[in-house]
Amino acid sequence: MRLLIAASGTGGHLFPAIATATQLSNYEIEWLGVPDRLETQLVPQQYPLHTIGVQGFQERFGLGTLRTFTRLTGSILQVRRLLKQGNFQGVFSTGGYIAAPAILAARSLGLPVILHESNALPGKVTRLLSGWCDLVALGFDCSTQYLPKAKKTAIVGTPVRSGFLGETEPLPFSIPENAPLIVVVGGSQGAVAVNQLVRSSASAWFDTGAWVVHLTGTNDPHTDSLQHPQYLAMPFYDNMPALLKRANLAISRAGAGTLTELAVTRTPSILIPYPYAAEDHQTYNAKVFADAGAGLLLRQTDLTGEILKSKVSHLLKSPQQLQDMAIATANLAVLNSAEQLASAIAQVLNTEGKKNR
Ligand SMILES: CC(=O)N[C@H]1[C@@H](OP(=O)(O)OP(=O)(O)OC[C@H]2O[C@@H](n3ccc(=O)[nH]c3=O)[C@H](O)[C@@H]2O)O[C@H](CO)[C@@H](O)[C@@H]1O
Repeated sequence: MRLLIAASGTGGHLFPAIATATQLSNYEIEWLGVPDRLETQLVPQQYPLHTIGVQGFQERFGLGTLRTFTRLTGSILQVRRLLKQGNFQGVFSTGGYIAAPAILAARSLGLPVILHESNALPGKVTRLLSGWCDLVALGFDCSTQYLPKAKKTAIVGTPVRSGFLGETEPLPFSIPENAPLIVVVGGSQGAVAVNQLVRSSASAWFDTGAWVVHLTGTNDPHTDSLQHPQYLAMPFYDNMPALLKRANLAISRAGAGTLTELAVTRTPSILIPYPYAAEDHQTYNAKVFADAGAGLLLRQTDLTGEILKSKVSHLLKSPQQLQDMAIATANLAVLNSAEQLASAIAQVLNTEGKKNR
């Protein structure tokens, strides 16, 4: 059976899709993305990648919206052609802009569609098109309330890269075994505002013996401005499973991908949602963790270096609180998410395939 996976843009959309694809080894998988995003680096070694041009929906009607809809129509036609020529039997998507043409093209051909939504507040495309999908699989159970039109939902958690679930390669850093480690991560692209707050506060943490591994992203012009023997800064790091497992605390944005990984690695967190994320959706994600006692939610607009310094210093002095947060974090993990999602996809494809025969 041939399956088209439409997943594009950021790590938060791509890693869950790749983890799910790995569990679908009986299927011939091809990928749909756009020409200039992360999928061009992550996908082609494993799956044939087809690209189309597609943009986000504008908030207000105007010329931009008209252009977007013209493009969307063009993209739907392109995906229809691809689905027909490639003889695909269904579509799986992890949402975002690429999902719109993929869902609409598949439905116009009568093909089954499975959509996975990792965010607590489902994205616009998911909310708009959930009724067109055979199954909407969800990372968080609170998301069902936003999808009254969905035909069928299932709570499966969000799949993580396989490295998170087994043995990990050791870290190549010489951090003493007993030193508390703080990992700073701003999503797949880094977070300049969080970086500045961390750099202005970190000396107090070093004084307690803590180390900091700071994943800065590539857009920060001041990454060299802090130098300390207990401080390691790098734009991006691949071995996140080992790094998060070793971390005693993460200071992080609240993208669904990172949160899921923190749950799997049982890492307590301070969460600073990206304030400009679409519809402030990261705050909804962070609230799930904060309400469960897994993380502290700090809003960037109210946050100063002094506040961050004192919250982290307090946690470093409170091993019991960190331990309680780690347990609460672990309770949010769905360790077999990729298997659950893959089996739900296979079930839909089988059922719908039989109907179409
Ligand atoms: C700015 C924005 O709108 N981001 C959204 C984007 O996620 P975005 O990709 O920005 O952030 P996520 O936290 O979801 O995922 C980041 C991924 O990158 C990985 N990573 C990060 C840094 C690094 O050095 N190495 C590394 O491997 C993390 O381990 C994680 O797997 O899609 C997610 C899923 O829809 C949303 O929840 C996020 O809100």
